[in-house]
Amino acid sequence: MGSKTNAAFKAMKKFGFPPEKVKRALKNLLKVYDNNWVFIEAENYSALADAILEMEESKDDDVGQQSHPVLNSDMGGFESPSKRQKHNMESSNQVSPNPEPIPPHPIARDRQSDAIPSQSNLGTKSLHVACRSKQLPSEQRHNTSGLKEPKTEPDVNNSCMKDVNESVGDKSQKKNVTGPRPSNLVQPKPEPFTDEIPSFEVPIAVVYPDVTSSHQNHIPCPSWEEGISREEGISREEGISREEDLFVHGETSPVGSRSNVLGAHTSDNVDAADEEMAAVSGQVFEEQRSLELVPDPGSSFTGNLEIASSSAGEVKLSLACGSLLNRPGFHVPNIDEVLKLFEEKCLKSYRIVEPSFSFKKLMKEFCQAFVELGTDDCTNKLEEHGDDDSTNKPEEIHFNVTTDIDVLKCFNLRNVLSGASCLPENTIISKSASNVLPVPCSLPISPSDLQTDDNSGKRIDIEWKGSEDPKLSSLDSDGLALIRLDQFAFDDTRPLHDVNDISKGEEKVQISIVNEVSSEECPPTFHYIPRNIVYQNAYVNFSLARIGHEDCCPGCFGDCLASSIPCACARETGGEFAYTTDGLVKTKFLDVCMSMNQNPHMHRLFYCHDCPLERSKNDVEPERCKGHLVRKFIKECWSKCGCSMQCGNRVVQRGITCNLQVFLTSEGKGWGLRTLQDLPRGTFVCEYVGEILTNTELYELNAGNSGNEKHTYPVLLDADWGSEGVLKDEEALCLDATFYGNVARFINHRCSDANLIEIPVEVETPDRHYYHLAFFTTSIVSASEELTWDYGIDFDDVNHPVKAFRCRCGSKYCRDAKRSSRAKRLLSMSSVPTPKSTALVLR
Ligand SMILES: C[S@@+](CC[C@H](N)C(=O)[O-])C[C@H]1O[C@@H](n2cnc3c(N)ncnc32)[C@H](O)[C@@H]1O
Repeated sequence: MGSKTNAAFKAMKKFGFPPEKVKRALKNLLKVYDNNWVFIEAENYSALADAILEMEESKDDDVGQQSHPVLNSDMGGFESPSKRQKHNMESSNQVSPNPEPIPPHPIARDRQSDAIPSQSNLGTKSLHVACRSKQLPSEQRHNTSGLKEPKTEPDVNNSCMKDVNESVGDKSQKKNVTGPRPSNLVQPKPEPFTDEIPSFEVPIAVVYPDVTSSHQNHIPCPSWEEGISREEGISREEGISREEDLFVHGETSPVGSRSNVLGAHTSDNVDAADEEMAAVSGQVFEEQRSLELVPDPGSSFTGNLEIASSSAGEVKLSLACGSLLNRPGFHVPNIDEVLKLFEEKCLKSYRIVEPSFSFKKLMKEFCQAFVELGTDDCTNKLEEHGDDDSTNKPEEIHFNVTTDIDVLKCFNLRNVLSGASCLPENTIISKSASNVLPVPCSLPISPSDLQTDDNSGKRIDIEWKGSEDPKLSSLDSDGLALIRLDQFAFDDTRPLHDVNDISKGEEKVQISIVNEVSSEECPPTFHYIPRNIVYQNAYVNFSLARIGHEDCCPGCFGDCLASSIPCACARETGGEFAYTTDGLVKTKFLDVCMSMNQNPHMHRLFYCHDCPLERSKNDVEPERCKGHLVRKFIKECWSKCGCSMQCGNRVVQRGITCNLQVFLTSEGKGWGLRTLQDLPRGTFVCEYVGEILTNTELYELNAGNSGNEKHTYPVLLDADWGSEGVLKDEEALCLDATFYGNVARFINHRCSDANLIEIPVEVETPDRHYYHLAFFTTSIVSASEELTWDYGIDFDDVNHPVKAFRCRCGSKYCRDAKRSSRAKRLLSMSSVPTPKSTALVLR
């Protein structure tokens, strides 16, 4: 490999130019300059940079539509392409909260300053995101932070006042919500290209493993979900966003282009350089894609799990025990047993259908299982061997999970690349997270497949070959498992977020989503569901037989509110319906509900003898019940009633009718929900919809998620716990919208003076351990105002198992802002109950 070529690639890499482009430009320049490197190297390779930029500008550029990063004016360096979107957005005609100047072109700036930015400022690790536009970054002003219209949508103009629904031809059955739009709403502009879809072109939150396109096309938004940007370590989101990094495929793969590496056309210098460049570009590519989890510096034992793939269809998983082998009492365990233990652990820990599956996390679990079984001390085994007891907890072994392709190079890569391997045409290996899931669990690995590299004495290579499994075929290359593409079912359950309608047509109105603040934030992945769904064990019985005559109005007709005598369904609310004929919650009713929230201690509290909440936390020695507010319910007419669906006593069950929008807040609260129309006091906005979990399930799931997963706020359904005696576990329920939920999962917290209040609503069953939780406005809310509710968090409750977030609600009554360190100390000692706490803080 020529050092000049290498240096040129390195120099360009600093600017974030993709190796393929560097290669092409370099090839051209070598031709133009007759292989005279002096011109190419001059001014820090500015000729080369120019050539790449020219290629980008050229209409004939068929290298791919990959853009280069732009200068970060704040940092004096380069920022990732996703950040560029911010500039694009901010430079659009839309109002931007924090307008920033459009940065100069990187090369132009370099020329002015005559200096290449320092390495530390360069976004060399930034992901290269394909961009449809071939404009220079500073000219790309129409994108809106990765939020895209589906390609199938008809033309939408860029007017911020344009109604969301107008752009959606196939949703004409939806209510045409035409409430006023705030002037700073960004309506994402449709893009001209349709075929080659860069990551920002697909609807947001879509990362399909595109096995037919080049790798640039499936790099998603780097900060896929809040967990990545806000939390350290492996987050559940990482499995979605970063697993793509494991995918190395196609012509653009560093080692993937056979003609590049092993092409016979080496007759001239350029082609010789070509080969070198391919190798170099491979290195550059690897470095950009390598994912390394930095081992805990405090850990004395480390190991490595290396995962890599080549476009020729190989994946290598190599588990190196490292210093682990020096650990007293450690031996290499039987791999069959490791797999069994690992599978058991997976079954316990993972909810297979959830969209947040992380392959890397799974691999870490595998490593952990390996260590557990390889450790002689039986107190170091997994859960059933005393995991709960902290004194018996196994020592954490930190495995470095990396996608360094060196591991592949060590094993017959040359053979593979030379075509010596018998790879089937349509063989792929590396896939996105959920697709990878079954592989390590089902591969038949026998102890004989376990080889130790005697040179190092520490590396263990797990070979998967000669499989009987029809999904697998053997390869004339060590240590690789092959899965034929046509035999591997892709998991299409990954959620899509349509910017025009995050509900995907599930609601009567469309709910758009916009990001006017930062292109780095992608909305969380979750499945939109318009109605609550039982997760597993919750006991929810909707049976007509359960509804007695006193709980319905079979004799009614039409609109119950029109009748002079309120029907049986009004009995719950004192013989008076809770709704006005305009469909608003009556003032009196609302006032009482608000008073309960604001002064819970002035209202009736129920203290369980055997609190299911405390029981789920600690079954052996549950703490005393902290008290549950006995709340007022609204009871709506339902199927056993004689009235029509238009009955005034059926508000919540008719679903969302307001014009809502999900948006990225500028105060650092993440995504939020706002109204696009003025709302009178008492308006039903939406229900809190999620999975119905038992509290035990919730705590178990949380205990098993290693603390990195970020739950939205699960809501306890305890409004009527007092009336049912001792609740069984399956009757003590909560709603969790983390993985499955509706738009309410975006409603942020506001202390005390929130403009929404949650009210329990009985619809399908008189069993009050399950009910609907509906949000109504507590005051007049103007169009474009954020909708908030008081989660009931006690920010002083330092004993709470989960730490509350730092509140940025901005309310003058903010409990978090008000607390003094003195009060904190006092309250932590007295553990004051917080009966209003319907939301369980589970961060
Ligand atoms: C139910 S979610 C609300 C939607 C969330 N903002 C998002 O982006 O998905 C609750 C989370 O939002 C954030 N959040 C909500 N209210 C907040 C507030 N007042 N201040 C700061 N963060 C808040 C916290 O991270 C909290 O864990």
